[in-house]
Amino acid sequence: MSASSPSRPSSRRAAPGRHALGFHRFRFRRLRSLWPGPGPAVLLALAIAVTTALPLAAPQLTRRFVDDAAAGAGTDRLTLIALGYLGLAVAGQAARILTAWLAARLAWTGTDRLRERLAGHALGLDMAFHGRHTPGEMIERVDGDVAAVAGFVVAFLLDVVAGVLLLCGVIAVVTATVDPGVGAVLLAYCALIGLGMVRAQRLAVPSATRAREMNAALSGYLEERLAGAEDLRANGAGEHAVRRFHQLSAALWRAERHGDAVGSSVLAATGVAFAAGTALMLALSGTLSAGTAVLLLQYTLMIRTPFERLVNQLRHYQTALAGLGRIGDLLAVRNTVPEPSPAAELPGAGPLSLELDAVDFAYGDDEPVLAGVTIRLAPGETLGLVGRTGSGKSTIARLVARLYDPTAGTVRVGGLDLREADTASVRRRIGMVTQDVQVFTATVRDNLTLFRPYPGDDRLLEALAEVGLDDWDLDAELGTVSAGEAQLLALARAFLADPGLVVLDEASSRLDPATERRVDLGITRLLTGRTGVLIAHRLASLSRVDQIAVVSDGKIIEYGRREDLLADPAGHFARMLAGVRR
Ligand SMILES: Nc1ncnc2c1ncn2[C@@H]1O[C@H](COP(=O)(O)OP(=O)(O)OP(=O)(O)O)[C@@H](O)[C@H]1O
Repeated sequence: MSASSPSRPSSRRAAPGRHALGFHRFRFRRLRSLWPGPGPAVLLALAIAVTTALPLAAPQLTRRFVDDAAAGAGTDRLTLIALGYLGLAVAGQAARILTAWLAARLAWTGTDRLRERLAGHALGLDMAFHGRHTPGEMIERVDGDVAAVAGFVVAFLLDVVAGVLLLCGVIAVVTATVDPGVGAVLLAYCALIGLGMVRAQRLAVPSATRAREMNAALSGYLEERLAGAEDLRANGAGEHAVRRFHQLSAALWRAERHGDAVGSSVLAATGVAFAAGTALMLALSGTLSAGTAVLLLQYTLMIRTPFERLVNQLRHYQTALAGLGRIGDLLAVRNTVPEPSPAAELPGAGPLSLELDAVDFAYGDDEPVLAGVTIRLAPGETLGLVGRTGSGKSTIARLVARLYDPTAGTVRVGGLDLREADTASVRRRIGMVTQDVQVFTATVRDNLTLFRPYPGDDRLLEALAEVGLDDWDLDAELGTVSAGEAQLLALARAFLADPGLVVLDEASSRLDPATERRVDLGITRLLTGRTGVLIAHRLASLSRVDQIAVVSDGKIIEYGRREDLLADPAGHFARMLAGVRR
């Protein structure tokens, strides 16, 4: 049995943004959605080859022009050469524009696929993961990093691939049409500059990674503080939140400044290296014809552009490489509640039995929060969970809904260990109503169906009627709702899903008496004919439950049928009631 095998969240190790990532940590296998397919790839390769080859021919025409002019050739011939040069330049630009368009198109369609996959993957990850990562951080990961990757793919194709091809072309042409010795010097010179650039790249990686991490941290911080703006302001913590924001912004600025300093130093060094290279070429061309000297000068200037572009883009490449690393890491995060194989379906209809058998649980590597929890509910029975705040009631509820797996022990629903149950059937058959109801800026219909298509309105209207919201119009936009209305909406969602087991965290906020009655009625109706676990914040709510478990410090300290617990005046529950009534 898996009851004794603790399932630690493996995502702890692979959590994105925790460490600097280098090229070597790429998980190319996971990035295969970027591959456009063989057809478009061949087309792009052709376009890049043409874009590279056209400018290579231009210096040959210049040499011919200079040497022919020196030998006294006629104006017609020289005009023809000049027109050829012009034609080449126009064709070269056109090819470059076409290649850029093609590369951008392929890069964006590829990264859109990656974005979709990443969003789907992140949405499918469990609560253990989402508890540790803020929504802002996830947005930065799914959108910011992927956009950086798209930019990188375009730049990589146009600057790196085309640049390297151009360099090879220049060296080959010089070797073949000028002098093999000069070609060899050019090759050594390029290799030296290339080596320097690889070293510079290593220098720039950590600072770019750090800047990107600081960016993600700042986004996460902002998102969370803005979401909690009301609480922060009401409690006078706004000033502190702004100070922390300043600290994070300052750290980001420092990281960016460091990256800029590295980038500009590399750029300056490259400038000096190229000036030396040009001088060297001019020195070598002393014994050659004037046309060949011009040709060599043009080729030397030509190789400067791809190198400079590479250096200029270095920081962007680093940003994208760091982003790619983090995307790979995110895709590598596995659910701590894995899909079983083979998976069994929970019973398709009717109320479901519930058993918790010696269940222990800890959040990640934290201290255990549940120990030896054992509960048995027959189909249709209701359990009330009571206990102090932080005692572990919500954690029990999360285990019942399989938002987490126990570290030891077993949770069985309808006689089936939840670790062996098909996730879709768990979501279908086990409903959860939390206090933290998410109300979307959308129509009542979308808020009810959670944006899923639903045939016909009858069931939707029925669900609203069950909770006394008959006066709500399905197509009306839902504005601000009260805590009570939000709770009613959550109950209506549960009615629509029609689960066999419901886990209900009763609203602890004060409701007006009329709304409280509607919520009470809704809860009673929802629990009728279903098995239920109710986290009761008001003892009055417990009048409707069959069993009661008193939770304290992660353990069940009293458990039994409600009437038995009431009959024992020395028991915890009876004393709790007496304490409230006194
Ligand atoms: N996502 C989480 N990650 C880490 N620890 C958590 C998490 N959620 C709850 N805990 C811890 O687990 C313990 C039990 O919390 P739980 O929310 O289950 O208590 P509770 O009885 O439901 O409290 P309340 O009535 O206030 O909701 C607490 O010590 C809490 O700090």
